Amino acid sequence: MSTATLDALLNSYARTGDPVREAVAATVHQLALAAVKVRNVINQGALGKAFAGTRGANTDGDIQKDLDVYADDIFLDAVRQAPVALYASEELEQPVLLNADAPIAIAIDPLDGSSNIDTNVSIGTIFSLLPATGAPDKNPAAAFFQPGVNQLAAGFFIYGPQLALVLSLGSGTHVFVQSARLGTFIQAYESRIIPDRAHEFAINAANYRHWDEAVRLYVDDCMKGSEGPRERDFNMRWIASLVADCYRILVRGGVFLYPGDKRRGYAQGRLRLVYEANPIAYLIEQAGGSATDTIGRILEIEPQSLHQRTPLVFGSSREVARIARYHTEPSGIGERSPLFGNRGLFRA
Ligand SMILES: O=P(O)(O)OC[C@H]1O[C@](O)(COP(=O)(O)O)[C@@H](O)[C@@H]1O
Ligand SMILES: [Mg+2]
Ligand SMILES: [Mg+2]
Repeated sequence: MSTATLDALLNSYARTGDPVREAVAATVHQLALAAVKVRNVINQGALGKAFAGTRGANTDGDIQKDLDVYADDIFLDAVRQAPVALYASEELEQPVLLNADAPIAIAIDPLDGSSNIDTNVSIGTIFSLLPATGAPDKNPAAAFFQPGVNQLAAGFFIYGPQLALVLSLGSGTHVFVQSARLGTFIQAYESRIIPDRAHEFAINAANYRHWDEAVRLYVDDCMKGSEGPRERDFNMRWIASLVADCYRILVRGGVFLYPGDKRRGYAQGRLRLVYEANPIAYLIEQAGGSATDTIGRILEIEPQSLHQRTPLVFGSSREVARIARYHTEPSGIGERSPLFGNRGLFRA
């Protein structure tokens, strides 16, 4: 029996002879080689001083760790070997022009979940492949101002107990695990389908006092469990690695929220549209789930700048739609019985 591998999927995808598909397949192949290099460095015990060390701040003011910068260098080197016109990264203010005639632009979060590096919790790399529209040599950033529906492919690597790749080439969301024995990525699951009902929610509850009323009401109602308007119990998770929270939702359902809040600089939440929310939304939709900025579809947002943030809600479709109604119907009308009022469990 033949084993389903990443290379087999890429070959079958590129078989049409379409040069853009060939470019996508070649790029994903190079990214997979780069991810193995990053994983090997992590495994060499670089988690302590050297790689959790800090450098300065990136474009968004986040502290850059050595591993953020190292991963960025590795992935930039990798895509130099692929037909890629432009490379935009969380770690670089402006995109890098590579081969102006190539058909692909890549946006990447080279190291997602940086705050977890020194705690040995799963971290990852998120990428989005777009058509290299416009004139890459004259206005490099313009190619990244396309809505996420235009993505040709998207995915993430997760450096966890296993090195896994979650990938969509526009037809389903596939999960591969790297096999050291076989030296390649092997299919771990058939294309994922997220259950449309959620039993688990993920949010950083420490920000409760900063949220707006709709988010508080939603979380309050989940917390009340079987004694509240939802009439069933919920579990809660927050890994603080978008890739790890997304992987869990792809495997067993649930919902993730990083809403905007009242902290300075957090009106649009924390996550970046072009290289975090868009690729995650693409993977989630391809797995039958939904992704919004609490109300509107993430993939339809026209980016205005490379590093812009967006509130992000994704996961099981019914739950994502319910969260939108908490925002559009005052006090979550229609979702809540008057019996339960507005007094939240988190409130004194
Ligand atoms: O620490 P917080 O505010 O809970 O934020 C956690 C979120 O921030 C992120 O770490 C942001 O990504 P980076 O590590 O790439 O900056 C996400 O992976 C995660 O979901
Ligand atoms: Mg990130
Ligand atoms: Mg990052």
